[in-house]
Amino acid sequence: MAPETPSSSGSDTSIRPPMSAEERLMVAVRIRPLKPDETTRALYAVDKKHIILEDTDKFDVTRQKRALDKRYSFDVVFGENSTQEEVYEVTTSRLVKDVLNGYNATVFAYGPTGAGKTHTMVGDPNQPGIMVRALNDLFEAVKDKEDEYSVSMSYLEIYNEQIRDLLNPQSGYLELREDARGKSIQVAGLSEISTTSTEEVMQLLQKGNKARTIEPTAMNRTSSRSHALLSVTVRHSVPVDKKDHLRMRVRQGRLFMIDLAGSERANKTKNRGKRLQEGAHINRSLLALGNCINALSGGARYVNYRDSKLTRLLKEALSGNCKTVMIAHVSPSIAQKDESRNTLLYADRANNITNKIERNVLDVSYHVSQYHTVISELKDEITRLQNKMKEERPRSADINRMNAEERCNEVKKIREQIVDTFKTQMKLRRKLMEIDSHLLGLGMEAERQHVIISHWESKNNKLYKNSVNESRARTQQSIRRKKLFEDGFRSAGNEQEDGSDGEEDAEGEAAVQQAWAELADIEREQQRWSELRTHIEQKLEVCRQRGVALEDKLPSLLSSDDEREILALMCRVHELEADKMALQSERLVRQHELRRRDLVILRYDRQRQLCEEIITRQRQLLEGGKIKLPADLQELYQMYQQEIHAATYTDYSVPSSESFSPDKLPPISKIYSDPMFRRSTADMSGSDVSGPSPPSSAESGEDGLPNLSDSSVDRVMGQPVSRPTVGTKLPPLPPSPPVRLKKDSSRSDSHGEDSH
Ligand SMILES: Nc1ncnc2c1ncn2[C@@H]1O[C@H](COP(=O)(O)OP(=O)(O)OP(=O)(O)O)[C@@H](O)[C@H]1O
Repeated sequence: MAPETPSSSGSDTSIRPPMSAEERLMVAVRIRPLKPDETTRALYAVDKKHIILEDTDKFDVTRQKRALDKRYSFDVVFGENSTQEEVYEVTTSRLVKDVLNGYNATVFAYGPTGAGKTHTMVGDPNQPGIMVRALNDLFEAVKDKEDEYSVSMSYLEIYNEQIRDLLNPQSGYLELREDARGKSIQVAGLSEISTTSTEEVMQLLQKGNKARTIEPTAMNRTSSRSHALLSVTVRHSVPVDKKDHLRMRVRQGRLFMIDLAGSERANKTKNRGKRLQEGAHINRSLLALGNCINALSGGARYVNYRDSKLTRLLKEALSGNCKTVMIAHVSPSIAQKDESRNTLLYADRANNITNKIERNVLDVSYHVSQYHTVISELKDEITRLQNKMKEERPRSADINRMNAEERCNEVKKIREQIVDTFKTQMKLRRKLMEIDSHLLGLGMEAERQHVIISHWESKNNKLYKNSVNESRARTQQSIRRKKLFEDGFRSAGNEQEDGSDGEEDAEGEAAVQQAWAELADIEREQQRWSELRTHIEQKLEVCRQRGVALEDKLPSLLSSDDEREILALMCRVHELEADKMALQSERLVRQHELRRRDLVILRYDRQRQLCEEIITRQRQLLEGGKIKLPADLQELYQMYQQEIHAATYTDYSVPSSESFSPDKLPPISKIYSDPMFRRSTADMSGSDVSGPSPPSSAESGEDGLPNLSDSSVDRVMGQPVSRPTVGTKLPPLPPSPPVRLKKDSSRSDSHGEDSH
């Protein structure tokens, strides 16, 4: 995806030139109300930005109490009476708008156990939290724009360092995978559910929350024992320009909403056994997160995200292309003073973290065949409408009762309805084109993975078939067998002498395993997009039927002339759309042709360059006298020598010491750098030689050969022979010596003696 300018938080939909901007992580702190059993407070909000943590060591008379109170400032502080709505509006509602505009955003709740994280993120039916509100706003924004937007969501938890799919808890533990460049992290096999229905998404969220691991502890009756990550992805397709609806720009934004498990102290939670083990895992991953925050806030060049799955998943949110909001939670109670201090300390450090924000934009160009499909559909429609125009359909008696104005209004109304239906049809068609383009890309990606797998299998003497399941099972089987064999081999005391083969095998194995995993993901994506395609196709059909039903209503409302007028208008609209499509597809074909021509020229130049190199090297071998030449080749070589000598003979500026020896010809590049050649070439164009000149001998390599690393083919090759410029005049040829095919050993070929 290409980057674009970061937007303001508005609903900007214009397309701007690519650039990125730094944005500081926003830190908010929420103080939960005191519980009935908590009587003394140690922390309070001073105003909307400041918190004071009191020094409550009242028994230490030697210290000045007030002087040791600690004051913290943050982007925003929510006091104990803050409402769910207020927290959402200030922290997350702007992120929702950004996600709709193609940015990535994350909001995560951080803090000790019982401090109110789940209350903020999930809430309850009476006081819905951020997740519910954000989903609600997102779906409200895309309502009735299904042809422009597609939304999908996933929900997972990290429990004891294991990832579980909260939307499909039966699927077992899932693996985290990084792409080859370590840039994007994905959870293999995580269900990604596409929907545009708010009700459905709320049900999914409830289902996910129920599946979450929650247990009572001494600190919190409903303590979340896992980190929960809800992700919503929004794809928005916008035409590249208003007149060209067939090249779409797709903006993809992703919103992560994370309810972290709370840090805890074993002695306070009184956890034993399983709870204690959970606590250890929670603390370890939070410690890893704390380390990342420390490193990032200190501007460290290397940040270790690999210590926990949580930090690996949060990498993008903390340091990548993501607008991030951290909501730290604290209790005002004196009993939680230490936990509050630690939380405020981390929140304070996180305040220094900045991210580089870019809008994710993908250009989707359609293929010629896709245009043809739509054009042929439009043509079918035109034929259908034309046939309808010829039909004489019985009129209703009501028509005669209408006066001119009523009829005019009726015609206008129906015309608008039909045109609207047609516009929706066109949008759905474009959506189908986009889906097909995406499926095509996925197909190519799948092919790439098949190539990796087939390569591995052929290397391991397996016959590769495209039957995926069979082949996948076989790969797993052979890897297992190989492992067993190697283990047996090692235990028998036969350690491999040279580890390099083993390393190579392990790398190959990892690559093929990775390829299978990628393929599984791609297949799932293909499945998802194919389902979406079917859904859109069904919608298109419903829309078509709606159009036909409107047309069928015409005879009961309009006279034949009025009906014909509307049908004729529809024909015209279809024709115009078909013409537009035809023009666009032609433009696409022309673009393809130009690109292909450039490619052919490039290839031709490269071949010529290689030929030239081969000839030069062969000539060096001949001149070295190490190879015995067949007589006819020897003669050809001599003819060539004579040609070169004759061509250079007229240039008196070449000092005799530089004269070419009869047995040694200058490298081709030298010939072209020769002043005479250059002068002649200048003559050819009638002025200075424009464009790159061939390399001089100084530009040649040590071996006298042209430096082929030079990317300009013409520089290496001299002027192209087969692409003369229009109106080229050939340089005057010097008189050439008579061609003698038989070698005359008595003849001196030094060019000084060689007469014209
Ligand atoms: N701002 C608030 N207003 C009202 N009640 C709150 C608020 N914050 C928290 N609570 C209540 O405090 C209790 C603990 O809150 P919650 O479960 O959200 O804490 P938590 O930080 O998620 O804890 P854990 O990390 O153990 O899951 C709950 O009963 C919750 O309803």
